[in-house]
Amino acid sequence: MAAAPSSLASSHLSRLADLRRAAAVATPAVPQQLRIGCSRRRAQRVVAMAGSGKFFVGGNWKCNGTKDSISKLVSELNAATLETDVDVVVAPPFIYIDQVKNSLTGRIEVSAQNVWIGKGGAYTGEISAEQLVDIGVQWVILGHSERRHIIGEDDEFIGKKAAYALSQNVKLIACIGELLEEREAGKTFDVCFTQMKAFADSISNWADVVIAYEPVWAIGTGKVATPEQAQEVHAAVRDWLKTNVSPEVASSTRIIYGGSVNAANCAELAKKEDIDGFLVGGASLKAPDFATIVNSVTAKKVTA
Ligand SMILES: O=C(CO)COP(=O)(O)O
Repeated sequence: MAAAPSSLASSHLSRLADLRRAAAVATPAVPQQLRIGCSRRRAQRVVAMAGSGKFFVGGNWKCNGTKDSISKLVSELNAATLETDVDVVVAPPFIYIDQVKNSLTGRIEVSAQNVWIGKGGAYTGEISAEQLVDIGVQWVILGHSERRHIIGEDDEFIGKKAAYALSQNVKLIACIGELLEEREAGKTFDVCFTQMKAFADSISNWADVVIAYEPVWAIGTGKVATPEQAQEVHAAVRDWLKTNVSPEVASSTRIIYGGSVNAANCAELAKKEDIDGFLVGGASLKAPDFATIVNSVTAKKVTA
């Protein structure tokens, strides 16, 4: 496993605070233009979206909530009107997953926010993929920037987790994304492609994988990527999949965007060709806002 940095939480937390402060004042530069798709690829995408590539919206509740607040959130989600042609998933903290599983409508699937790298055993504080399956959890989020940059998880460790989770039939929300300083240094694609390679080396069944592009400078900062910035990276990641995995996987894999998505900005993002949904943090804790984000699929349909 990856060695965690010694001064772990405090140095990483202050580094994250610095990054978020920097993000609040800096306007991230758009990376060098990549040749973006041809009409043939566009045609493949429309076919793919009409088939297996359903719009996908995940709510990452992170380390938030109490028994009471989660009970209220679940009741409101159960009562919300959600477009039918969207896959909807929520990721509560581990300790509330059973509560959520027992009270949430079957319309919404449940994800964990982490999992151990292999079979369970003497691993204090960890949760295994087998245990997730045991309580009916269908998904896991891996590679999230908070785990990469605060906890210190690296690509190798994340790749092991991904391979084992998939081997146990737990589906994967695979997160990638660059820091502000990496974007400003023109390294956005390099960083995302390196993270993609670590995932791809661990994945044999792409049908069980959703890619989440979450630029770190946009997470929890209120500074959302512009639709053009997000589209540019999504298209580049899809091109990477085409070259490095297969054209079929490139056209059928959902690539969702995360980072300060809210009820007001989701529709413009959803209109972009290569944005197949969202991974939502803060706004997923408010059921009406989360429902609006789920229902932004209608903006996509108008565009198509
Ligand atoms: O990290 C995120 C989802 O995984 C995004 O968080 P925010 O929506 O709060 O920026």
